[in-house]
Amino acid sequence: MGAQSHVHVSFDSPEYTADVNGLGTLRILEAIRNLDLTHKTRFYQASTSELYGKIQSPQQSESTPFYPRSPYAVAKLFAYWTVINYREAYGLYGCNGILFNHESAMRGTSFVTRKITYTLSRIAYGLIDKLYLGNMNALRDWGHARDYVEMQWLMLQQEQPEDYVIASGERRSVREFVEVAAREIGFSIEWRGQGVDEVGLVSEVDPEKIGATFGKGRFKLKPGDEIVNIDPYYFRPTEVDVLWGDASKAREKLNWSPKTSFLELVSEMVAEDLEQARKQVVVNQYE
Ligand SMILES: C[C@H]1O[C@H](OP(=O)(O)OP(=O)(O)OC[C@H]2O[C@@H](n3cnc4c(=O)[nH]c(N)nc43)[C@H](O)[C@@H]2O)[C@@H](O)[C@@H](O)C1=O
Repeated sequence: MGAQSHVHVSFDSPEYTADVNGLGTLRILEAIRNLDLTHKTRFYQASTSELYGKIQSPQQSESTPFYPRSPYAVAKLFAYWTVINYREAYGLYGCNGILFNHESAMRGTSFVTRKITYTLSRIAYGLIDKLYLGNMNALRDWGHARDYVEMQWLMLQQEQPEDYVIASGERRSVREFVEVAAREIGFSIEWRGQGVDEVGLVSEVDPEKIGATFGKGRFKLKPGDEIVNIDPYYFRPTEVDVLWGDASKAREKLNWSPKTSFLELVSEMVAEDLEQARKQVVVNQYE
């Protein structure tokens, strides 16, 4: 499952991304074949909802046509078809798990969900001033990585290898993710302006929640503080505006459904990042 997994980075390093994500998959499959391990191996390919890119159907399932929109997605398309080819040509047990965005507190901070929970937590403790984002209108189908790993394991336990979509079936905007994360910390956000001039301001603070989470004087925000700005640096040359998965096949064939709700996911990520920010404040006192 090793890859160059950042879509934006793939525009800056397309050749590296194609080498690792596309040819990397082929190299592993060739190693399996050359070592005569084809019939002893079960191979999982970390495929992706990015294959749907410029979506050809409002909700995407295993039968939705692909339209990749980044070097990352094009490389992943090569890997997807290579697995199918090895399955058909050599009888390899290989599966493509077409995973929609899956997140957790372990997500890198350059991906939007963790960037939001990490940065807002630090803003609340006064460690950082602002959260800079790109396209806040993008819609994603976000689930918890823990649930998706269970499904990866499940698809490798079946008699026949098949490809599966893994998704929550819910779609939310980046803007909504910011709002929910802020509420989890204890304040609400009001949006003003449009396009690159849009800003997010603290509108209300929930004293009960703040009191329970932060020590006296440690919560640094007040209504009117401007904490979210747009930075066009984060726009992509070609954006995937919306992804929304249909995991009916996984539900029907493997009896799988996600256990963690969107709110639980955000809440878990915020709790982890608030704790990290709190520790950072303590460390800073002794520096
Ligand atoms: C399934 C798929 O999931 C992931 O790919 P991704 O969807 O590109 O994930 P992301 O968190 O980088 O962006 C999500 C959306 O959020 C928008 N967005 C706005 N502002 C910022 C921003 O400031 N940073 C980032 N990173 N994105 C931003 C951005 O433009 C995009 O529309 C990878 O795991 C990938 O490996 C994979 O396979």
